[in-house]
Amino acid sequence: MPSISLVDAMVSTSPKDKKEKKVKNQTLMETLGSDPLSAGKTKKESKSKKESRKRKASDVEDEEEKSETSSELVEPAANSKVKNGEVESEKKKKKKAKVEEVVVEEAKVEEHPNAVSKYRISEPVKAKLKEKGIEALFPIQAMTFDIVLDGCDLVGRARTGQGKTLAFVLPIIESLTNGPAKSSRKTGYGKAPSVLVLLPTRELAVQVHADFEIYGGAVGLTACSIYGGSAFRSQELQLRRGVDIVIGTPGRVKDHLERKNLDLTSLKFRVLDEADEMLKMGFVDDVELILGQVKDLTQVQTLLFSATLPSWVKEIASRFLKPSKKTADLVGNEKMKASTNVRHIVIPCSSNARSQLIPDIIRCYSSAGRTIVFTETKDSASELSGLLPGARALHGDIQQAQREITLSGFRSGKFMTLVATNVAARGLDINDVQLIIQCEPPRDVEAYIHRSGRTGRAGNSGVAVMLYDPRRSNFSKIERESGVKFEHISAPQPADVAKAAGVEAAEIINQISDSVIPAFKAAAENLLNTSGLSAVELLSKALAKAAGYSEIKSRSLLTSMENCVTVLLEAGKPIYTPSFAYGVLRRFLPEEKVEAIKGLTLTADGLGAVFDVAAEDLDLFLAGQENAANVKLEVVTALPPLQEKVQRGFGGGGGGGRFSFGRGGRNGGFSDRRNDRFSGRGRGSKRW
Ligand SMILES: Nc1ncnc2c1ncn2[C@@H]1O[C@H](COP(=O)(O)OP(=O)(O)OP(=O)(O)O)[C@@H](O)[C@H]1O
Repeated sequence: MPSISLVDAMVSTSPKDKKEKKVKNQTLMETLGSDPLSAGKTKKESKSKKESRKRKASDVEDEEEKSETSSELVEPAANSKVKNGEVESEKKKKKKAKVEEVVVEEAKVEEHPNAVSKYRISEPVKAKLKEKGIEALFPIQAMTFDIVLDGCDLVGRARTGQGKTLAFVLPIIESLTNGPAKSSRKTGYGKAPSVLVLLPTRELAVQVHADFEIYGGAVGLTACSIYGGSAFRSQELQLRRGVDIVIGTPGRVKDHLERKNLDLTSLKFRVLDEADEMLKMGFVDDVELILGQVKDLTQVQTLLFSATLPSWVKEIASRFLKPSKKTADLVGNEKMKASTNVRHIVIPCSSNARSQLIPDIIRCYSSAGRTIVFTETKDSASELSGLLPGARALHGDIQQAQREITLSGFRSGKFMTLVATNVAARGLDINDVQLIIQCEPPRDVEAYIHRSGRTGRAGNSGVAVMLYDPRRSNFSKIERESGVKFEHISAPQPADVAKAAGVEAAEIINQISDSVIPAFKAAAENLLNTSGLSAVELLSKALAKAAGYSEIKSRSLLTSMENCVTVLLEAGKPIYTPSFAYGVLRRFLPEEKVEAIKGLTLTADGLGAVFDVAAEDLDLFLAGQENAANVKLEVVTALPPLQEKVQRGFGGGGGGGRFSFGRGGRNGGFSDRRNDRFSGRGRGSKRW
């Protein structure tokens, strides 16, 4: 169960406040079940429900009494009931069972503890929520709704996909239309906005804008989004006409401020969504400049939300939020910071093998849903999207209009694999993303948490696969800091993937109309008579063809390269360095074969080394050991624990440790061309 803190972060509170807070915390603790997305109810509510259930039960009892009495009157034979104790107790049992039945029924129809109806949400918004299938608030929403509606500043944190957007959208809308902000909200043509939402990416701006349109639009509020890469003029016109809510990326918001298109002096709410990302190096100044437009801080509420709130963000938050701010932290000190609805897997894979391996991972783990593949650089996103069948790329160098087309095509299912940089890591909520693949461990733990959080949203499950090159990358820091216990598995073997594909192909063939048989029968008979294969063997070939296979390759466990086999070398004594292992191999193998081995990595026990050999050279290697004393070579069926690359700087890859084999381009693909500071992440990093 998540720990829940709801604290006044900066000031000591009055005993009354503390008491209220304690009651509220206790209530929330009580009401959150083991499923974090189950919701809570207030004690008062639960008490009144219990009472009403009791009342209903006693009503039933009364009814029973009445009917008994009348039956006694009508049927004298029933007198025996009064005299006969056995019959009497039987009757009581039945009555009790009936009462219990009613209570159970009542409990079934009882509203969800956090039912939307229990909150100060206006009817049109409730209707919209219902339309979207939202009957009850998620915990972060339930925790913070009253706090925000009652006027407090708030720091909100919940794991990815747990509904932080509506946690600010709903109370803001209610405050502006029925709550404290209503009286001071500007109206009429050219009105200055009452709400400013700042967020790190354009795609997120579009998404949050859509939520404000849906729910705010239901009560007459207007919203517009302003972000880089899209036309200035139409944004300017909207701002000049006047809107209630502005959602934007810091760069474009600042530009509109400088051009005097945007007047922030009447703000009632400032929201920093994905706050940590926004406040990362270089952003603080812009955000501060924007927030600094509000002179009277008592008039504005500031809300800060993210799934990850490193301690430095909390410190900075004290500059933007009032000292009386509250913190609703559904992650807190829980070890697991990433989504608990996601299966987190790591698979060894060299960068060369990615494009061969990823389609098989998709086949095995995507459950036929959508997949997002994350790369570290724009160049590798472009390159990989060209290599994966049916995939499209999304990154900061792609024209904004195309970015929007791509994302909407992915949302609507026109294509099922998106290859993206971190522009898609934060906040994006896309239906039915079943699988996330990270091509290598990201640089920081926050990136891992947000990327893997694009699946397993709103209580659904998902799979996040992270590829790593045992010689170059290290994910132990991510594991430690995210609290994720990775499942270590080997790459799916082509033969296993083919088996699954064969089953699918058989189903497809079964559905083909019998009308094709006459046309193909003669050719089939001819094949059967001349091929020397049985009918089953021939049919297997036909299924392979239907599934897109013309051969089954082997795949290395170490690098996931096709047509390679992973071999373990032992030399009868510890192997301290790769060069020692190479020396042992040179004793019995030709130089060019030793040169050709790939990915040599020492085992964690220090007694061996694993490496890949081309499938065609395997026999040569295995036979060669006969000529070398104490040397043992064997094909491994499971990868033994390996020595991790010694890290110099987190996730940096290459160049560093004892076992490094050169950089090989892990970070070599930086594409530094920037056209818009905020198309992705801004000045701090220019990679996506
Ligand atoms: N109360 C609710 N009941 C059902 N679904 C909900 C509820 N609240 C939000 N959702 C849905 O849950 C999904 C995730 O919500 P949202 O995008 O706000 O998550 P988040 O916490 O902001 O995630 P991230 O940290 O990744 O940005 C959305 O599809 C949203 O419509």
